[in-house]
Amino acid sequence: MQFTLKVPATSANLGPGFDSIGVALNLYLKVEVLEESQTWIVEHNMGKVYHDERNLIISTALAVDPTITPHRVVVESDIPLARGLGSSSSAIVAGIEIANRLGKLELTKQQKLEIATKLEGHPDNVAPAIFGNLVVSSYVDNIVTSVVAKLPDLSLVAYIPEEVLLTKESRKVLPDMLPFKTAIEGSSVGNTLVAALLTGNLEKAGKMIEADKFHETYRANLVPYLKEIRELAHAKGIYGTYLSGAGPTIMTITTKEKSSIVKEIIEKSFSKGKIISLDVDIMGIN
Ligand SMILES: Nc1ncnc2c1ncn2[C@@H]1O[C@H](COP(=O)(O)OP(=O)(O)OP(=O)(O)O)[C@@H](O)[C@H]1O
Ligand SMILES: N[C@@H](CCO)C(=O)O
Repeated sequence: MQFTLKVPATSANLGPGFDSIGVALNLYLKVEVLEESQTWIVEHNMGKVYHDERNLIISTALAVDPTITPHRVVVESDIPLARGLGSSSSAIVAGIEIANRLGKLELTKQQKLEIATKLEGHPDNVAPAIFGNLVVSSYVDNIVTSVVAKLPDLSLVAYIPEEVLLTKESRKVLPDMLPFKTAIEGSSVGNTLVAALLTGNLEKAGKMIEADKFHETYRANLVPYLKEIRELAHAKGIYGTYLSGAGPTIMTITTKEKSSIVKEIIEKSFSKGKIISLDVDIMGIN
């Protein structure tokens, strides 16, 4: 059996939605599963990533169904590795789909979400990679509950630094406990963000995106450009800049009209790294 898969990049957290909220983006991981072979062969030009069954896509597929036969697989990806744009989630979601098709498992989307969340540890990237659009999820006592929602017409401007930041490293700086009052404030900010996004109030959404209490403060030293880009945007009256996933990418959610201003101000101050305007992917894996 031969087939092709396309999985979108994702941006998690949107400020206060730590480990819960994510949005699918129009950068893609493309995987072609070709002829059967003696062993798994993964052809790609992504640098330091395995070419055999240790590749995250294949190890995920084998974890889901160890009986599937080896194939030659060609991978192409626009999603930069370890930059906070959901590269590992895209690989995990692709691996689950490979097992689903080769093993004829007939998994439902909810089952795929449950497997992906267990493997990734949180649903914020894997859920939009599966469903597309904005997805708000909870993962409590091993139960994943997700709601998919359409976003108003908007644009996302990403500043992608040259250096990598592994999620594992970026989570090490987070506290084990939060004071009750801070947790209540953090959750109220997250609730208000979701209501603002769902009612199309981008102005309030932008303010709530920047009011996170859960992770950005602790990660500030790892990503000094978050504060810098936020201040540059504020000087133009633009709110809505956050740390994408575990970083180091900095994302600004803004209107289509204002996205070129955001791009310009970042370009003027940062000569290294990439600055790109992105749209929301509405399909998820297909
Ligand atoms: N297409 C892929 N094929 C194989 N392995 C991959 C692929 N994409 C990512 N990985 C693995 O995942 C690692 C990056 O995962 P990590 O969770 O640190 O970052 P991320 O998923 O890009 O960022 P974030 O979770 O913050 O959005 C890479 O170093 C690589 O080992
Ligand atoms: N919510 C996760 C996303 C990256 O996997 C984090 O910020 O660590």
